[in-house]
Amino acid sequence: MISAYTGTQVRQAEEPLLASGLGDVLMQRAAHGLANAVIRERRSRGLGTYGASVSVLTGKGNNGGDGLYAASFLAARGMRTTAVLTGDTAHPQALAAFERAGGRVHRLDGTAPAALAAEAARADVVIDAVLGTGAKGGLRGSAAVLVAAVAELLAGSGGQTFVVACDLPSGVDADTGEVFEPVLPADLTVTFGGAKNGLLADPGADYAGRVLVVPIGIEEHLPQPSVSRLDEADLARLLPHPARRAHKYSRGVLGVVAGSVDYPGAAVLACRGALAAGVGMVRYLGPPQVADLVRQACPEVVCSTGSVADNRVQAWLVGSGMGPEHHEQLQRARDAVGSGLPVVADAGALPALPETLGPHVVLTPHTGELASLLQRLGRSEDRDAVEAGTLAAVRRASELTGGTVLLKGATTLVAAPSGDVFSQADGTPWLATAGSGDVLAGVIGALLAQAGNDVGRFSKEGVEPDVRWAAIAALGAALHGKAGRSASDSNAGGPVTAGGIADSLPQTWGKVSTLSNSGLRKRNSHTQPLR
Ligand SMILES: NC(=O)C1=CN([C@@H]2O[C@H](COP(=O)(O)OP(=O)(O)OC[C@H]3O[C@@H](n4cnc5c(N)ncnc54)[C@H](OP(=O)(O)O)[C@@H]3O)[C@@H](O)[C@H]2O)[C@@H](O)CC1
Ligand SMILES: Nc1ncnc2c1ncn2[C@@H]1O[C@H](COP(=O)(O)OP(=O)(O)O)[C@@H](O)[C@H]1O
Ligand SMILES: [K+]
Repeated sequence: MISAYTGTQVRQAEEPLLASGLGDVLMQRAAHGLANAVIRERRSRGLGTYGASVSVLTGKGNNGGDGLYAASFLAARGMRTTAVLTGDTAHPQALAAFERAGGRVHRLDGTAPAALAAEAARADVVIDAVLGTGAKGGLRGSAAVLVAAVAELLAGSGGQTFVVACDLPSGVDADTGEVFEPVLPADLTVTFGGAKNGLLADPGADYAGRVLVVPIGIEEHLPQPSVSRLDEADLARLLPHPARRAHKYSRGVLGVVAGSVDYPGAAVLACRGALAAGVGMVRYLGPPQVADLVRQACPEVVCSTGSVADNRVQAWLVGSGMGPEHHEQLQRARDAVGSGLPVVADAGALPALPETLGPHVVLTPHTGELASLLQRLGRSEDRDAVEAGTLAAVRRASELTGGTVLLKGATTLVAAPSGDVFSQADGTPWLATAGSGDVLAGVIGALLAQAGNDVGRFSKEGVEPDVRWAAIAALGAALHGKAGRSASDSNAGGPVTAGGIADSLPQTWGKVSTLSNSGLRKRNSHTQPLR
């Protein structure tokens, strides 16, 4: 499990060590982690350090201090280092160390930003150490002009310069993932003590590149994380496996109310996703024409035209491929939600749900659908506002409905009404293809049917009973993302279809669940890439 925190949580965890006079030690540990990451990155590309150039853009706070110390370590490895001081002051000890190591200093207040930006953009490595967790809003004044100019030059340069963000890209809000332009997109973010929420939520995650967590000794003081990411070891432990004497009913039956005469394919894809995600049986309820198509595509599915009450299942999937005009299907969807069983509610079911739900109802909107949902609940957020602050929006929707809300996208966020959030980024942009969301709903439905009642499976991992629904949805998103990636890999990195994602699911499941659990730690996995 990868854990992320707000800036305040990390700063509070630092306090006891700062009070014992260890501030400089913490900073040097952070700086060593940053410098080592730069060296390792160059090595992995077959490049050395001696003679290579580093430009560090520094602010006047501790983030700038980290950057200056890191550059002084790199200077000791023979790198040519330049610092651009964007503030009127700089961390005094770190600046002194940097100058002692032979680093050159430019001050932004005395020089035109354009000239400094041009020099920085020619460096082999740029370290963004202007703002960290102490930032209030985005970059201002000449620092903003400098960073915008470097970003523009690098965007047009063909990617020769490697950009490393110190703790987080300057201008990304550590707590929310909101982005205050200009922000220099990083290839790698080296973050200290624990990941910051803003690195695991869009749009901040767009600017972070790969994320590496470096331990600095504050970890035991960190609270429960507010955002978590399931890694492969978690998937290996959490994915259910049939017991020796399992039968199809004990393994879980999923009822599917999806598709319509207008969108019959959604029913097929949802069923294919569910079947490929290990469910014992799928029962389909819908119009006869759609049921015929489902039978042809998936003879494993048991189809009926009856009511929700007539069908004994462990969980329901409702809404994919349905619109407001499909009254009979919508009534079934409402009945399924009214049954009290776990439900994944997708697409057309979202506008038809009661206002108050329980956490066992998992809503799966994309950003547009989440904006509509929030507006129906009396909020003013439009799609742009949701996209600008995905973490806040998904939490708000969960809090207002009482349901578990999964927001789809490049980063998929799942919020429980308690405020706990899972963030998964296992996929590839090729997943943005019609029908992909129907397969995801099928996967989540299958997992709800198999593991919804298995409270112990999740509590062993520290997941509270009411949060397990979010963990199940996050498992589904992770499996779906990895299956999409694997399908693309089988196509030499090329496109995937929704059906192709479903076809890759069993093998993806098999691969992750055979991972050895030995030596894997439950929380706070450190010094490891998040993606
Ligand atoms: N505590 C520790 O020992 C450790 C901390 N660590 C590191 O410290 C970082 C946090 O450091 P920090 O608290 O000094 O804040 P930081 O992010 O550098 O920025 C604040 C400075 O910038 C200024 N400023 C604010 N907003 C601004 C804006 N929009 N535009 C321009 N300026 C702005 C603000 O000045 P003000 O506006 O208040 O006058 C203030 O001077 C953290 O991310 C991690 O990297 C690690 O080394 C581990 C040990
Ligand atoms: N850029 C992206 N990178 C990774 N995954 C993505 C991206 N865009 C969309 N996805 C994933 O693809 C799926 C799309 O679902 P959805 O929008 O419901 O599509 P549809 O309605 O066409 O089935 C979701 O699982 C989402 O997380
Ligand atoms: K930074």
